[in-house]
Amino acid sequence: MLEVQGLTCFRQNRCLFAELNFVLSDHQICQIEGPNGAGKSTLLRAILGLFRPDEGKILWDGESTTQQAELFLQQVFFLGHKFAINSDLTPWQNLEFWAVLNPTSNLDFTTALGLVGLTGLEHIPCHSLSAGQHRRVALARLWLTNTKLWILDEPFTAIDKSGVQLLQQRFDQHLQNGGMILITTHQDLSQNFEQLTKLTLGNSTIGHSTVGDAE
Ligand SMILES: Nc1ncnc2c1ncn2[C@@H]1O[C@H](COP(=O)(O)OP(=O)(O)OP(=O)(O)O)[C@@H](O)[C@H]1O
Repeated sequence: MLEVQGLTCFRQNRCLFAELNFVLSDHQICQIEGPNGAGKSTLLRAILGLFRPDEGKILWDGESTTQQAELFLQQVFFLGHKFAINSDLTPWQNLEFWAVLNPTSNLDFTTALGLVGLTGLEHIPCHSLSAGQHRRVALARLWLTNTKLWILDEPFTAIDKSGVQLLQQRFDQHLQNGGMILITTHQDLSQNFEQLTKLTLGNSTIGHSTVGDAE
């Protein structure tokens, strides 16, 4: 279980959010919403330990994530705005490289790349792919990872309608298997995920953004 307790973050002397509380449990998906600049990516980065919050605690299974950073991060899959694809490498080589850094029991790159519609493009350099195909290489990792918590920052960017549908099916599968997802997106997910909670950042919520039952 992920618990965020009393989290406050300032950037450039502006309070992005204050005393934020929420809990994410097995089988749950939480969508972080808010206008551009509201602090959505900052929140995700704070949870990952990439940005130091001004106040508050982040707990994983009851213990501080900073005190068990290695263990925590082994259970997290993160996809950010910069999705770490080397354009000079092929889709296949990118997955190979990722799998070295992110040990996984599933090395079936053929299936993963096939599922994201890249069959036949596995062995050409990524700089020859379209923006959406490029992004799909990064998303293929979702079919390889066996981590519990997925933290996804705008995963649908540049993805067409059928790709969005495919991703949502993959999310559903992950949730059914007991996984958790923390996601920023401007897409409406409420139709597709009954276990969805929403956390809205922005001026109206500063000081009292609370989802779930952090104790
Ligand atoms: N590297 C940085 N250095 C300084 N300030 C930053 C940095 N990154 C973001 N900020 C500031 O923090 C605020 C929140 O940015 P953040 O990226 O978290 O917003 P966001 O809600 O994810 O926005 P978007 O929807 O545009 O992706 C912004 O107003 C921005 O000015």
